[in-house]
Amino acid sequence: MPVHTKICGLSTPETLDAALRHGASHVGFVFFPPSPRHLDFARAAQLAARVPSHVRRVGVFVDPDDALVEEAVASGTIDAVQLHKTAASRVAAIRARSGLESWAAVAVKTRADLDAARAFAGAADRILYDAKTPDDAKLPGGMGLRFDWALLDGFRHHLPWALSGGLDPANVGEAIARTGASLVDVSSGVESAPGVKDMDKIGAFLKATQS
Ligand SMILES: O=C(O)c1ccccc1N[C@@H]1O[C@H](COP(=O)(O)O)[C@@H](O)[C@H]1O
Repeated sequence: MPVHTKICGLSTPETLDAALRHGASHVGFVFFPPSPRHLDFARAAQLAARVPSHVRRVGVFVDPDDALVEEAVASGTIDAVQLHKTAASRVAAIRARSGLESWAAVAVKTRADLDAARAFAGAADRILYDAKTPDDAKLPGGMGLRFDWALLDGFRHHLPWALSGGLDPANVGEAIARTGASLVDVSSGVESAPGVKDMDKIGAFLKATQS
């Protein structure tokens, strides 16, 4: 079964084009000012225009208010929202209001954390299992942290799901084999510095998902 891949936090035409050239099924644009990958909507529009219609453009948000999501929808830059630190009731409301495919990020450190995914059944279209970042971390994702994939063993998923958190070209093959993920998501694992995507690493990552 082909594995789908999201390259997240893209911010330049060159690195976006590298992701597209190497077969990414999804590209991610971050709308969260504390992130080194944050984009304004004008910049996102320039990038989004380069993306062919068969590739999904995912907007990454952290508990956004309605105005921010409305601005994103109006900008025409995204096909889906990825919502971090957002309660199930808010995910459902954003999904209903925006009409966009909605992903709920679930921060995982222990098996008990996985149970939070159940609350999103009926509220989200997909769960993104991501590593939990420390309480005092500036970002709830995009920090290259990985969780113990064995926690997913035997877990009954209530929604389609994707795997993220600390993936890189060297470990993504093992991650797919170990978890059975059919969609993987990477940000810092294909960077040379925070927020600086590396075209060679993007190519290597996408190649590793196909072998
Ligand atoms: O990438 C960011 O800056 C970011 C900011 C706020 C929320 C999520 C963010 N990134 C997402 O985090 C995961 C894992 O990233 P990494 O591969 O471990 O660096 C990924 O889904 C990004 O979309």
